[in-house]
Amino acid sequence: MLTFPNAKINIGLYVTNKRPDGFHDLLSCFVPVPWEEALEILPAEKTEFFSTGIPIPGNPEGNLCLKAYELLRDDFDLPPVKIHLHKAIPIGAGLGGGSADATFTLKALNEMFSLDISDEKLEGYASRLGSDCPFFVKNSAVIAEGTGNIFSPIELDLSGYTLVMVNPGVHVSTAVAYSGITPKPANIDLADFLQKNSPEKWRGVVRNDFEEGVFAKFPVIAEAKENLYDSGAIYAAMSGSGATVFGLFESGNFPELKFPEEYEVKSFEL
Ligand SMILES: C[C@@](CO)(OP(=O)(O)O)[C@H](O)COP(=O)(O)OP(=O)(O)OC[C@H]1O[C@@H](n2ccc(N)nc2=O)[C@H](O)[C@@H]1O
Ligand SMILES: Nc1ncnc2c1ncn2[C@@H]1O[C@H](COP(=O)(O)OP(=O)(O)O)[C@@H](O)[C@H]1O
Repeated sequence: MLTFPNAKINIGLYVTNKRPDGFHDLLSCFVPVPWEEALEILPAEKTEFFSTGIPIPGNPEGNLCLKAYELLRDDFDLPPVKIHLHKAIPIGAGLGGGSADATFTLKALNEMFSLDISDEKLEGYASRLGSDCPFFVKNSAVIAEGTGNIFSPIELDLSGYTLVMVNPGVHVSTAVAYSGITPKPANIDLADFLQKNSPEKWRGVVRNDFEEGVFAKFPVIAEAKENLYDSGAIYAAMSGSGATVFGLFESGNFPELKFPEEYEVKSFEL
């Protein structure tokens, strides 16, 4: 089976509480975006994983795709499989690429072997693989709370905008980014605000709590965000714990963007 795990962005990200287990509660709007990679799973004699495309740090045995397979194999009678991931979403980029791979593996195995696992149960398995993983089960825009595992659907109409995503290539560790934060209650009803106000009203209001600490450590990320605003973005922000920044532009009013050659820049009509 061939599937195409996609990235996500966070529109607004408020780290509201540090929990006794060391993890943090957050409030964020998670939105799927069509920056995709390819994941193929086939029945095989022996279970193996290999990847092509962007090199993945760590050894293949630790890959989230294999972890997802092993998690289901503990509970179901799964035959061996060969997993090929063609990695195209930058890693450690605030785009949830590894998390999407894990969850798309769960979903593919569920379908291939008719395991009949409900979305709610899949979200439970996914949450054991990573905080961002449950979102990719339904993979539609939501307001997320808890550790990123409690969802309410949100109607977000971004048609007519172009989304530009810029990855400056620096790697931000999620754990380090969280450790630099002092949690505080969100000063916004994010769902209400995003649904009542178009992106023209978001600048200066819809915040990502990670930006302050991450920008101080990696000024190139702050510069990339400023560059998007200077180029006419209606709203720009960092996604997740970085390093990717995104900008929303009016589709008919799209300037020529100037970023260093080594930056990865993608744009999508929404
Ligand atoms: C910040 C967010 C926002 O969407 O995204 P990314 O920047 O990673 O894309 C997520 O909360 C990241 O989720 P994810 O990348 O899956 O994190 P995990 O692998 O579960 O955890 C990595 C580390 O981050 C910290 N962590 C993660 C999630 C959370 N709610 N509280 C935390 O404190 C913990 O120190 C944990 O050990
Ligand atoms: N399939 C995978 N793709 C990307 N990273 C993976 C994968 N499996 C395990 N990892 C590990 O997860 C970490 C990054 O996960 P990822 O979700 O891409 O980060 P982020 O959400 O911050 O962009 C890396 O340190 C990498 O070693």
